[in-house]
Amino acid sequence: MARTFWVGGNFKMNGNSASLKELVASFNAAEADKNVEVVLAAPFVYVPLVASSLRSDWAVAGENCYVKASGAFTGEVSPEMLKDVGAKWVILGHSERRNILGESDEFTAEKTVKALEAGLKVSLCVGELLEEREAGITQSVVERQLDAVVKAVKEEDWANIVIAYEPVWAIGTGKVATPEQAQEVHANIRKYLQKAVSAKVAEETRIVYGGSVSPSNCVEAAKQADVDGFLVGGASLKPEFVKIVNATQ
Ligand SMILES: O=C(CO)COP(=O)(O)O
Repeated sequence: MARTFWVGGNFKMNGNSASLKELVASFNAAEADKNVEVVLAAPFVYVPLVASSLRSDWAVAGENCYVKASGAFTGEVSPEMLKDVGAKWVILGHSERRNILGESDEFTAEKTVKALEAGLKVSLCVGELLEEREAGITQSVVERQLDAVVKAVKEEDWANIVIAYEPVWAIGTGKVATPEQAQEVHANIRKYLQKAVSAKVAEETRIVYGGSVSPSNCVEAAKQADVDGFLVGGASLKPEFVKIVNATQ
């Protein structure tokens, strides 16, 4: 089964009503490859704006969510609320949540379960720190992050999860992983899925790369056998993001 190429934009904590309206208008007017699944993640407060104005063939994501549907959890947003305002996806386990907000593998796995139960699809981020890569433990770090989710979800849930491999040293640094470095980790994640879940899940799960992806480096990376798309930060805030959507054309 060919895996549908998937490209996500992660606005992070950027933009305002005016700039995001302008950005969405540029995406709506662009010629984008119809064979690519495109998902834009916006800050919570802008999800309704993006969801109500974005072209209907692209979807919207939240950048995080909590593990309860409602209740006394000041400042949190539930997967049900995201769905209510038009999100179809949520990014979970982003390295900025893990490393700045201190979110654990288990908490990320619990969020994944709750988001899937609420009917959201999940872009699950994994990736190693620079010192972990230098210590040669990239694979064990990524497997530890994935293990928590493998234990928590059912085999059929993987149809609604895209794994984003985002080496932390490549995020926002301009230091993109080489296509070979990305391919090596992606292939190892696929082997891990085969062992830990099933051959079907290993074959069908999209594994996308994130970390300083740009219009100029995406074409080579997209040619790698196990690179099924991208999760794009900074470059998703510009109209040229469409060039990354069209990387396989
Ligand atoms: O963290 C990322 C996407 O989630 C990557 O960010 P950059 O593309 O800005 O490096």
